[in-house]
Amino acid sequence: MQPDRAAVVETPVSTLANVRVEIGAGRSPRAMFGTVFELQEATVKYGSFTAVKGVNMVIPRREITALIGPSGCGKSTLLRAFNRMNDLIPNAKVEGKFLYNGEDIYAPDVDPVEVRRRIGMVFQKPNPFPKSIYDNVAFGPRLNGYKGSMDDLVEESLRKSFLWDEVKDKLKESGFSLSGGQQQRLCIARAIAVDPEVILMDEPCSALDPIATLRIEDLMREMKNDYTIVIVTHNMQQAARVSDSTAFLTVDIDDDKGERTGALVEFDRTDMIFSNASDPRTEDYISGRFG
Ligand SMILES: Nc1ncnc2c1ncn2[C@@H]1O[C@H](COP(=O)(O)OP(=O)(O)OP(=O)(O)O)[C@@H](O)[C@H]1O
Repeated sequence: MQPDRAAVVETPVSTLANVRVEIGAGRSPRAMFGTVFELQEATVKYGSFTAVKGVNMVIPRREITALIGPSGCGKSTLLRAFNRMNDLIPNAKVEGKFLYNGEDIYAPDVDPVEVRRRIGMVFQKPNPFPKSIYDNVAFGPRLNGYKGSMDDLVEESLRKSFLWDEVKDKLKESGFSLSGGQQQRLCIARAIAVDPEVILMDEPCSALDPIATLRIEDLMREMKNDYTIVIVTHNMQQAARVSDSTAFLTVDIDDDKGERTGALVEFDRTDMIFSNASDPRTEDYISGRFG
């Protein structure tokens, strides 16, 4: 079985040793959990094009943080930089700092594979492997040499992703035999199975119907007991419903240079963003006046 994540903070990513620090008792949960990520002047370029520039923000631990903003402002680009997915794009370059538990994930001694195990990702379109439901979940742990009971781990991961009751009698069937919403929950189970600390979600509900969307949102609320979630969403109601903090990004347009660069406008608790935004651009966007 997996360790009790409620008692775990600070997991340096430059070592596989999994140093775990017990949290002292008696403090309030939010104060205890602190910050999992800190971005300092985070900038991502594709070749000479700066997609998003100078982002400073923190990601609170075991909360849901939403990234919102108009098309092209760099939400997905920024999200992918949180677990070095942009490394896989040949001309992508990251500047500034992405500090994960205080450690720069772009430092030379950091293994990007380990970064992606600690910081998992769920994509817009459900993308199960062409394998059985069981093997979709077992794939990552097998790859990592998981030594415990695989049956227990698969069941636990499927339970945590609210899918177990629907699939427990057909674990050998293909992941593709499931509905879109079930496939997305299978992808979440697959992400959970390798024991990550953070789960990045890039518009995880945009391919789903409203009922399947609400199930994923319920799941996300439950998941934040164990995980930190960062979600990109175009759906303002979804950001307001599920997230604790919201970052609003926009596109700064320089007509003289012909450049369009994504930038963070405002980062705050979600209720403040939606009821009392401090920047008029945020209010215009969430009230539908632009974007
Ligand atoms: N692989 C890439 N190579 C070059 N430019 C890219 C690449 N991926 C994204 N871009 C550009 O970077 C900018 C930000 O794109 P990104 O997809 O991050 O924005 P977004 O806010 O997530 O948009 P959307 O809401 O439409 O998904 C856009 O101008 C986009 O064209």
